[in-house]
Amino acid sequence: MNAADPKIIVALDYQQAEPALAFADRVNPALCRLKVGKELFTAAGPQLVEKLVAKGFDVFLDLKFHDIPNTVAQAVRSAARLGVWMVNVHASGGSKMMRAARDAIDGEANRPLLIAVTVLTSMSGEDLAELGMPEPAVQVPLLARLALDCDMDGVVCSAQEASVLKKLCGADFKLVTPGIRPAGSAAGDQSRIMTPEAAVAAGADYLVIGRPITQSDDPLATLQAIQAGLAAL
Ligand SMILES: O=C(O)c1cc(=O)[nH]c(=O)n1[C@@H]1O[C@H](COP(=O)(O)O)[C@@H](O)[C@H]1O
Repeated sequence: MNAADPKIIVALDYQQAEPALAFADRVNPALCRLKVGKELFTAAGPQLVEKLVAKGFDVFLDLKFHDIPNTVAQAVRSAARLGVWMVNVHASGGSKMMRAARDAIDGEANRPLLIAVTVLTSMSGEDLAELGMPEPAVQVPLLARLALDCDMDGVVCSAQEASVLKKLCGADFKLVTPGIRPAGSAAGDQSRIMTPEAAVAAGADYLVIGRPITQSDDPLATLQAIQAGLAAL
């Protein structure tokens, strides 16, 4: 982990390596962390992750593993060996799956933060009802508690749930919050959203921000403006 400990994780949701590397060349590891998710990883693969790690960035490999325990365990071990700083699995994969993932990386030289996704920030209460599940205010704490019991290092949740989860799971349990929207920016497909300032005030440890930065006319200026807003808190 880098000493500056930046809170913002920029989601590099690009279709190829070039724009991701171009973005990385304009920022530095003290300014932000970087997330490689399914879109970029499927296009550019582990080599791109290794390049970002080699440039000194803390990389969140966001592949949201959700499979049988053995498969997820092997996948998170491979992620650890890529040198990433954070990796995630779906809490709804269950306790056996989360524990297998935990055991798989505990003996590794690089031990990334192991984070469980609770309920995707794109999902509303209505979306959960369609699946026969309770509203986010019930389902997110339930999955966060299960993740804590399985020795996860934290969860992905919306910032709307952050204050409740900090009380429920303790100060050391990391809350990683996507669905961050600076005032006035488009929600897009996100449902449970919050501004960067409100998210930090609610107890979010890390803010995952994609399109508001990567699709702005000047991504670096937008990132710096968000940082300045947080510094003023
Ligand atoms: O695990 C994630 O990072 C994640 C979980 C979640 O519940 N919601 C969510 O949006 N994400 C990711 O966070 C990023 C959000 O991007 P923007 O909506 O463009 O800011 C995307 O890369 C998503 O894949």
